[in-house]
Amino acid sequence: MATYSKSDTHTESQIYLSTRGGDYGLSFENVVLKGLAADGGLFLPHEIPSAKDWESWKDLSYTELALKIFSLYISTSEIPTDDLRGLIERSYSTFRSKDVTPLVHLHDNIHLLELFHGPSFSFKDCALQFLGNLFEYLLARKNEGKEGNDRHHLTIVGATSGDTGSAAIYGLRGKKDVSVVILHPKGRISPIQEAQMTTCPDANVHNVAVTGTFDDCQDIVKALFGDADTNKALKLGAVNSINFSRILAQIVYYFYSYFQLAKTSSTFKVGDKVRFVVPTGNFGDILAGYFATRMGLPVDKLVIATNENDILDRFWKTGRYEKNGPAPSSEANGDNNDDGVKETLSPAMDILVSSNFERLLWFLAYEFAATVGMDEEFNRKQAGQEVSVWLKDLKQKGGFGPVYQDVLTSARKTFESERVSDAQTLDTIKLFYEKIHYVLDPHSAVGAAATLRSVERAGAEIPHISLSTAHPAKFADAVEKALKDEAGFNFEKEVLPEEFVGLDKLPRRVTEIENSWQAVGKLVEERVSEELKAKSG
Ligand SMILES: Cc1ncc(COP(=O)(O)O)c(C=O)c1O
Ligand SMILES: N[C@@H](CCOP(=O)(O)O)C(=O)O
Repeated sequence: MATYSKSDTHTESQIYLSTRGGDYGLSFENVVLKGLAADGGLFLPHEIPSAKDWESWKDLSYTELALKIFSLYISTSEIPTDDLRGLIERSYSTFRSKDVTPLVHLHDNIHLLELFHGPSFSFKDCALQFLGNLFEYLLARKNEGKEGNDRHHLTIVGATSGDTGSAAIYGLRGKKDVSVVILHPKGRISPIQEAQMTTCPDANVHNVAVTGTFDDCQDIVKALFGDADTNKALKLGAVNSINFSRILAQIVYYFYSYFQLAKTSSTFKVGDKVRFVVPTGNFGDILAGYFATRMGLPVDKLVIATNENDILDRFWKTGRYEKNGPAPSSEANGDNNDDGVKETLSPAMDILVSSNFERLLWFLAYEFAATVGMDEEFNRKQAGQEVSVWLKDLKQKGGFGPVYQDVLTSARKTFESERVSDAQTLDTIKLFYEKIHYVLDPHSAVGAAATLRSVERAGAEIPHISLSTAHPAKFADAVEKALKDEAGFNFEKEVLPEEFVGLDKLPRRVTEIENSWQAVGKLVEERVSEELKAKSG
């Protein structure tokens, strides 16, 4: 595999390393196609670029802004500018809003960033429409002039708590040289999400329902990537936010919404600070906000909003990252919170271990190493070692920490956190419906509840952008539960988009399987080989 060092054609932000120190000097193409590093770590650019001219981006369209941002992370020697522009334009032409991610004023200084106007009605489309086209582009280039077995065939294996899977399927269905296998936790996703995935008729799409949780599915994916034989035989690729391109694509809407606010508010101008509040599970979305902040966007705080699966909230409060922490006092019964992942009304965030937190840990460890004042190479190495130790403890002992006080202080400089219970989620859906007739989905309601608390702390003069991550129709049970007593509320009329009508009647394709990475590996091999045989025969 090609390795790079800083050059005329690649800046430091266009070359990638692994959070666990094993890989170094990789190009964007390598990183996109590999997904996960060979040492089990996640890829990061050697450095986050500072966007010195970011203020001059304020009048750009969503796609023009995406091109500016992507170009900082992708060398033109890998993807020429015109090709990248074409990929971006194709990817966002499928959105139902001309703004792609419109910003809606909710109340006072609170704004809602609607991220669900793509084909599958969740924020995942913002990255997965692009990633689908990117895979197609890279594979077409690799396979030029090749036939049959010589062609590079990518097998995507993804884990989903409902939204990544549907967005990945919508982004990759029918694409050449790619098979998509999506694992979801059986019975733990919403009926619409299940229908979106399992009714897809394309031959390159395969659904697997695992007896277990989302974390089990994510562990299976990581085990398959870690198994050299499977990886070699199937040429695995990732659609989860372990794939760095997912994070990259999500940076765009932080800048875009900031500029939208400056355009529509009479009191807010470019240069002023804003708070973003992000419903958080796997930590990919908010990590993109961290990148935007480090690139120069004036962010007062990034507020993590978790549901009752609150490992991240507990980390920010205690410095310990533990799967099974104490239950909060309001729910305490003297026991530890040791039942594993909880099923909540915001199921897409029912995640015990947040995969991308590892990326933030790397930056925190790097900053800590830098205080000793050694050179960059040394600090990167130290960061990789520290992250490896933390992640090993997480795997073997179920947690790590408390981390050094300086590391926690540094995490608290940029982030705050909030935990929102199911009861508070329902109250928030009700509140916004009663006050302004807006219907939030339960994940966005977790964010909105955290936003109201953040306003209390920060003051009403700081604008808040609360991220709305899914359309309410994807989570009918929670929405109907919250609004069933509201006079005149009618789910079909007020919420249900025409795209969902009749979806539940279509034929489904899904295979149920036990929670075993070996069994899943075997199934994936069988399905892909049947698919390829059918295509060639
Ligand atoms: C609707 C919805 N909201 C929020 C999240 C959390 O986002 P992240 O995993 O990037 O933290 C997810 C999925 O993870 C989701 O599907
Ligand atoms: N909520 C996600 C979980 C997977 O997260 P990802 O961002 O790592 O893909 C989902 O809907 O599947």
